[in-house]
Amino acid sequence: MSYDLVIKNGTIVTHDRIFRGDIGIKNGKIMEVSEEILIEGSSDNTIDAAGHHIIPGLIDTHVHFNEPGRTEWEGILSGSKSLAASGVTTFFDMPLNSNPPTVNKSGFVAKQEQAEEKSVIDYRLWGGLVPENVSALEELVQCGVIGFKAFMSPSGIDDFHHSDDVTLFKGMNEIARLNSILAVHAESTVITEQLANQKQQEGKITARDFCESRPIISEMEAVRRILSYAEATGCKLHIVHASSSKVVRLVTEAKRRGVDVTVETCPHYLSLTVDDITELGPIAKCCPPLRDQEEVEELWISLANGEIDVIGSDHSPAPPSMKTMTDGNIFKAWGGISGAQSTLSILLEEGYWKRNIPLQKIVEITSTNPAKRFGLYPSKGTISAGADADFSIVNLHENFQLKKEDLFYRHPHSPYIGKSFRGKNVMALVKGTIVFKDGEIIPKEKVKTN
Ligand SMILES: NC(=O)N[C@H]1NC(=O)NC1=O
Ligand SMILES: [Zn+2]
Ligand SMILES: [Zn+2]
Repeated sequence: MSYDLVIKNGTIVTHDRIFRGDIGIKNGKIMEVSEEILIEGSSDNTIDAAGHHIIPGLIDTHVHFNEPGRTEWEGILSGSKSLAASGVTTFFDMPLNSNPPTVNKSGFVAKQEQAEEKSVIDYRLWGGLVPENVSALEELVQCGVIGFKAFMSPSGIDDFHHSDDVTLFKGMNEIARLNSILAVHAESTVITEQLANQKQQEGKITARDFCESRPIISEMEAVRRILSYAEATGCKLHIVHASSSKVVRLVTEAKRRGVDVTVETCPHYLSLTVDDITELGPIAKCCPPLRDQEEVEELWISLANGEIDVIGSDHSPAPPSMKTMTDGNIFKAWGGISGAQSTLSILLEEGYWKRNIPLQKIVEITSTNPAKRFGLYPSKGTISAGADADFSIVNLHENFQLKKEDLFYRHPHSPYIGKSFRGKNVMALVKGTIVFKDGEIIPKEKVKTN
């Protein structure tokens, strides 16, 4: 059999296997994975991956690219380039921070047009659940949303309202009927608003004050409440950005009771602490906030135990003017970390190298589980015949220090600038096409393998 492309001599990693092999690709799909593929004639292009690991392209389930409407904050082109550069081959864009938000068909179509034109990788779109749109959920499912996203506390964006309990309950009944899934930002409005007001009235406006104003108990309260709605409605539930293993444990217990629920955490909760936001300021501000080192270590234990299903970057960028300190008050800065380009680096440096997290586990939480949870498996999330030819080719031994110039973001700020990492995505392929190689994005029209 003749292929469009053969990747030879690499170490292939899936969620359950690690082995040396060749991969034959035709029409964007994996046709064959075997010990050795003999090249017939000269028509086969080859990539020699000797010394490198080939993993299923990462699926970033949680990004805010802000286009259309707030493209000056990021954009689908710059955002998707940053993902390609780091081995992510599919992203799910959140329904908010873009304007119009993705809360009805016209909002969906407006974003899809931009994404079709501009994304350098594969993508899907989240729909939103807001108090105003329960009747539009069905048309969004028909549009092909990957699921719905709701906030239990204010989102920071005026055009995307958070859901009160009645909206959540009604919405979840509807989403269950539509056999879709609800992803939830779970923090308690009551607790976070009261504490934030109190802190600021008392003039307590440091990074630590901000973190203390959104305590773990506020996440736990919201998670318990939304789990009870999931139990009552039968709605599939996904908790995004759990900042603590205490939150993860609530999900584990619910799974044991038979609730159809999964949980995501983000690279920043696995690598940064309150000390980092104290030092870096608003660049490291996010909601829920960073926790202490003990929590970081506990979260790694939860991850190693298989209690964390998915890693999403929650890339939520904003212009530098919104990520600086105003009046010495960190409460006023934008909450959101630019991290889309660093997920794999953090998991390799902090997980694989420092904490012995197996590569298969990293593949599972960055690709296989997201694909399974959101209905893309086995087209995505694995390396086997029939799947999309989406890969990250990784050099585990390449050391680098992240520089501002390396970032593809519209606004190249990141809490990880200056940090050293071991392990790098050296090439990314989407449906058999190289999209990133040797530090550069390959423009669509110039794709060649050799
Ligand atoms: N609107 C928005 O992107 N909010 C995100 N930022 C953040 O730090 N947490 C979020 O939910
Ligand atoms: Zn959120
Ligand atoms: Zn988010």
